[in-house]
Amino acid sequence: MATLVSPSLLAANFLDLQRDIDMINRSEADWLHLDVMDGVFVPNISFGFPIIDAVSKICKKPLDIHFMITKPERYIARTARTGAMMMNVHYEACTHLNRTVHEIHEAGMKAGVTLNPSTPVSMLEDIIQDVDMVLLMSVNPGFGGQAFIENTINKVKRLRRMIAEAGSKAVIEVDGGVQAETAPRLVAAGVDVLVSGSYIFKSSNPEGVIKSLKAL
Ligand SMILES: O=C(CO)[C@H](O)[C@H](O)COP(=O)(O)O
Repeated sequence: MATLVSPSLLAANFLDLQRDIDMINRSEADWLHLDVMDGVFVPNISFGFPIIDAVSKICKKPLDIHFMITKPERYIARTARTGAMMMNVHYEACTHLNRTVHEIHEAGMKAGVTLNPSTPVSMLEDIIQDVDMVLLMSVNPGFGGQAFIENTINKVKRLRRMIAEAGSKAVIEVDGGVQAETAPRLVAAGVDVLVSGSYIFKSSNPEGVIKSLKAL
């Protein structure tokens, strides 16, 4: 499958979100990635439903929402009301992950499961058949602009093998430090969806950067 690109809104200009979302709408981006942080699961607070609702009204790309919060199952119904396409929850934040994945599906969304850098992909062996996406964090979640953790490349290869062996349809997304040097190596290792924040939004030509990632 062609590489999909999901720009991370965390690196956008929050004083002019309209301009940045207009850019996303014009661009070749496939999805828009939104990072919700609660200051408990991760040491930072980003934004919540008021911003997601506003963005969903003007964004023409499907919303790919990444919840870095404890007990994300509390917000499944509320997330579905935003019109989101994908709800990503952390493996580390869900006590009953199987139930949560099925509740996300019942609410009409695709279900993504996210792993922190230190969580092995083997933890997903018994849920991989049921998920639409695995999001591998290639930085410790909480902040944009961090350095890529090199071990992610091996994790992608291991996950690709696990998905093939299970006959799962899950796609692999990677988030954190995705830029010109790391993106081609991630795609070569088997990544389907690239999330990128700083590299896109801090560029003088963000649409060109998205186009270059799509071409990988
Ligand atoms: O989830 C995130 C942080 O928790 C961000 O989406 C991620 O870090 C992307 O930022 P950048 O591309 O600037 O590294």
